[in-house]
Amino acid sequence: ATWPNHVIDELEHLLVDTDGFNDAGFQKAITPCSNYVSGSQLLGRETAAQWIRVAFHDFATADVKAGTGGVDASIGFETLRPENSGAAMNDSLGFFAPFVNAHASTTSSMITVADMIALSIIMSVGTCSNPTVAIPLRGGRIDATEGGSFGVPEPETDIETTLNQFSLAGFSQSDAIGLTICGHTLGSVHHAGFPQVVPESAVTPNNTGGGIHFDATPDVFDVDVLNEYLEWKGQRGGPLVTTDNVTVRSDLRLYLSDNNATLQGLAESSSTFRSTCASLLTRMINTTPASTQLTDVIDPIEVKPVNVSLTVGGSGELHFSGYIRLLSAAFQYSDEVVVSWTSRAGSSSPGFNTRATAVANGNSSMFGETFYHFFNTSIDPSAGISAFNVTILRGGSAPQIFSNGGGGYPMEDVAIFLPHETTIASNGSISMSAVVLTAANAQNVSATISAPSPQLGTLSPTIVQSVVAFEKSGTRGLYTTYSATLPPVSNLRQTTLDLTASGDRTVYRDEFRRITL
Ligand code: HEM
Repeated sequence: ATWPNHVIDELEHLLVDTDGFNDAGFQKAITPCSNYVSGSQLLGRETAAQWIRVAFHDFATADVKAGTGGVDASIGFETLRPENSGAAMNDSLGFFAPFVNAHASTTSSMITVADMIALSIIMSVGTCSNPTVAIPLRGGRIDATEGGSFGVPEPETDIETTLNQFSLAGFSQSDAIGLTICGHTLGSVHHAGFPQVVPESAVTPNNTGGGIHFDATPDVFDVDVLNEYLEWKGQRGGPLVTTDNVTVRSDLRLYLSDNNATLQGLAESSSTFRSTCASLLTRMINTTPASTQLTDVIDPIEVKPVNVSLTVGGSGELHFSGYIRLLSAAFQYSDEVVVSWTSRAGSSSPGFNTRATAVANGNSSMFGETFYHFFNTSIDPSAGISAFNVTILRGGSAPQIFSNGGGGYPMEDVAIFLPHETTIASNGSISMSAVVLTAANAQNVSATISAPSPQLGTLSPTIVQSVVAFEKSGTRGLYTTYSATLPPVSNLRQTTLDLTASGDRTVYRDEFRRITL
């Protein structure tokens, strides 16, 4: 994908930037894997395991022939159903909610909760396997606006009904067995939520939710659950195998439904277990309603512009600044980075370049280190900028030039939103500023605001869009300034704006800008 691709850039940020500078903050919830982010550590709950269970429950009611259900965040509307009992659903959706935003002027192109459900499983499985189980991330899932079908298998469900439900979702008997044991390598069954499976005696002062693990390593995504079951040692597969209440031995019924043949095959080696789990879980998160168009696989971006933007100062001076993020898989901290650009009219000059200096390190739990190179330079406003390239220099090697697939990384220098000038009044109302090149003769300057907003029946926000007109407020050198005010929003950090200025012949757009820094 060429830059900017807002869905991909945002999802990649959540996936890759997990510690240190520019940490997206998503993965911290499962660091370490035993962490519980939604309450007391004494409850015996584990966020990484909850995320996997949520994805399963969202997926489980898919009907692939009918093209309905699958990973579409309908689970948010279904949390009161007995089949979705337990804390995992609302804990997870409550954690995901502040990350939701829109990237463009259509709600189908937003970073959806359904994409986050997929992302969360990739992070859990990757991080808790240290990272030996890699599931590819694709975006583009669309959030449902209401609950879907019933039918998530429960501990009481008979084996025919369970296998039939998996089959509707496109999973054969051995797929169903494999997927379940892959899921049940993390976490626990809790007395709170499943008293019919786990007796009250499991509740202790350090385990107040009364969780009993599926295996001896509930915070490691590994083959232990399978070995303990087949060798009948340790947790012997966990409470859904061993509970005294025969009716709710759903894992045992499932595993025995082909006389353990699937599990014996999976136990061949830990790498067979890992690769089978990766493939089954990939199929699970990519099971979506027929109308969904998933993006290509989102790989970590080796050279990525981060917060690259233009601003116009009080006297009309044009500043160009931002970071170039490099990944340690391909680069070193000591590599030098040069940003060079072409003017508004498309001409280049040896003078149109600046050094980006390494200023900070981040870390990715799965993809190594990230190196941030910062640049901040002035550009002659009459010449302007239309695109930039990035050159990486290392002593003894030929320079590597990154030009965004050939056309350069585009910059909009005619219509520019100025988020650092946004102010919030005490009543929450928002004042915003933008500039438009006076020579563009803009007739109409307006912005589409995309604000994550609460919706009835689920903890997941939806994107509500509104259009606000910008009014002329003065001049700064070659630019005309514009301002607009907006009523309070519920999530300032994730409210974004697409600025449009209609000139004589062209419409200029500054898209997917957060309204405040
Ligand atoms: C017949 C199918 C299944 C049944 C009846 C079933 C049932 C259950 C039950 C009753 C719990 C306990 C939840 C709690 O106490 O909070 C649980 C936990 C869990 N399940 Fe399943 N499950 C099934 C299949 C799956 C599948 C296919 C996956 C994922 C691929 C999965 C992932 C998990 C995880 C990760 C946990 C631990 C959650 C935690 O620790 O909070 N399950 N399951």
